[in-house]
Amino acid sequence: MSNTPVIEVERLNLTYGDFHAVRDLSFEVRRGELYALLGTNGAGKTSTLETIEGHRRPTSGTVRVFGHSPQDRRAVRPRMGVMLQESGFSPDLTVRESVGLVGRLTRRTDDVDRLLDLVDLTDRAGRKVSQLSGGEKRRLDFATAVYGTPELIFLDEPTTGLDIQSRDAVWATVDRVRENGTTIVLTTHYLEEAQQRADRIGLMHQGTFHREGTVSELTRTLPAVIRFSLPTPTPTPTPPSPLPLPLPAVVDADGKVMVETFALQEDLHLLLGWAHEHAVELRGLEAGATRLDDVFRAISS
Ligand SMILES: Nc1ncnc2c1ncn2[C@@H]1O[C@H](COP(=O)(O)OP(=O)(O)OP(=O)(O)O)[C@@H](O)[C@H]1O
Repeated sequence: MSNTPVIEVERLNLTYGDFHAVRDLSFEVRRGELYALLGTNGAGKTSTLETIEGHRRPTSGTVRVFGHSPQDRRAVRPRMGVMLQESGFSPDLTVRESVGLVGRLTRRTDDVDRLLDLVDLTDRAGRKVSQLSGGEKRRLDFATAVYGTPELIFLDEPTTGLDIQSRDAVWATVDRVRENGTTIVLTTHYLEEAQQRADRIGLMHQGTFHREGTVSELTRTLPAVIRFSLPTPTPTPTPPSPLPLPLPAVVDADGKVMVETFALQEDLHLLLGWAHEHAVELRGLEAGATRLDDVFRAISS
């Protein structure tokens, strides 16, 4: 049934010896969603993904993929594509041979030339994997995940180590793949990528969700921020005392003044009026809604 979640995780626990890496984690991923699993280092993202992918058994709790246990490889594997953090390609195979091998391993069918074109590796088809650049290898990894247009694709840090052009190229391909209704589960440390593209985000910290929701749900609970620098007064025999700001503010480690507010427009108006009246330049003025980076900082502080 199309309303059945593609992934259902219920009270998942994972332990490594005495160490409790994932605690009572529950979430669902719906059909066609791009779900980003983000978190601090060691939060338990990879352990969770490995369990959903069927590489690890839960210590307790249940995981269902397309309504099946991920251990049921025949039912689940042909329907999912996985891009791991590190590829397992043989360095001596050519790019074309490597892509072809994926078809045999996943039992999906596709046109190798179509895929090479999709990931912009057509002119590298005859090269050995060992001769590819880092970005080209990552695109080859990506080709293996999208081979046969599976219904569910896991992208584990797909753009790590890529330059901006290659990152854009990967995301353009993800967008194209999503047009078919493919469900994507993403992990990344580039928060802005998740912020721009994820339908929903699970924010993990120490084995469990710190928060889960859409980007706006996650950022809504935190104040917006106004940042600027004040010009340093030129030294004079009796330095003028600094003008009091019209709003409560703190100075961050870089010397920038930071105002946190739940009334961004009004407070910005007040601040600009004050600056105009006192002829003060607000250098590098920035104002905006809280970013995911700020949500992350709030978790770890
Ligand atoms: N095989 C293992 N044996 C023991 N501890 C492990 C094992 N694998 C992971 N851990 C520990 O479990 C915790 C979660 O690890 P995991 O790799 O799932 O986190 P992560 O969120 O993917 O981290 P990162 O963002 O740093 O890649 C970490 O503290 C890690 O040291």
